Amino acid sequence: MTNLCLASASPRRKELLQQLNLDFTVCPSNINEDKFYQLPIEKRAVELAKAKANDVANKQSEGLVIGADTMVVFGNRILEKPRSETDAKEMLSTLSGNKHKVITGVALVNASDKIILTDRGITDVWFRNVKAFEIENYIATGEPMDKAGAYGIQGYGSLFVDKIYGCYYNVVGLPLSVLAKMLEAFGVQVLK
Ligand SMILES: Cc1cn([C@H]2C[C@H](O)[C@@H](COP(=O)(O)OP(=O)(O)OP(=O)(O)O)O2)c(=O)[nH]c1=O
Repeated sequence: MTNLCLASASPRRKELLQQLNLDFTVCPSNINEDKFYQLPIEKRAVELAKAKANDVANKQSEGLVIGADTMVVFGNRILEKPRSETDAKEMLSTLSGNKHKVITGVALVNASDKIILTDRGITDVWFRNVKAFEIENYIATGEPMDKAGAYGIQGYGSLFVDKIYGCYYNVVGLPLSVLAKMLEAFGVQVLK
């Protein structure tokens, strides 16, 4: 049985991985994300996922380590986790009435030989027009503050989403079908 480790502090990622009934431990990474800001948008999520997984894999002698990074992309702008409520308000106003992309980079590292696989999920998300008072009330719930783009599709944020094109789980933080394919490549079958 391969030891699996989720290199993430995200409670959403933990819940999503639990859905697959795999035994795993959680070991959050500790990386400095600053240098990744120079990377082009399309590379950043995968490179961050790789860095998170490698950081944890380098402290282990065996097992498979999963890293992931979720970004909300509007045009050529990346909406990170909001730094303040004002920031969250600005992000939600930007997303209102518009389409954006959610990109989740995933990396899987075999700690014993440091072989690494990467992939990513991309989902288009359409927000309806959200009124200013709804944004205020949403921010008051506290839900936006630890989430990329200042919303959680799995929570009250669902009220703003008209439709999506692509994987739902990718938006929440871990594209499960993409991950399962990567696990298989390392010999871990989810459905046995
Ligand atoms: C868009 C969106 C993001 N999110 C969350 C998923 C991620 O936890 C977070 C994006 O931040 P990340 O930097 O990807 O992850 P994290 O800092 O929470 O955890 P770690 O780096 O330790 O793995 O936004 C939702 O929960 N729902 C959503 O609809």
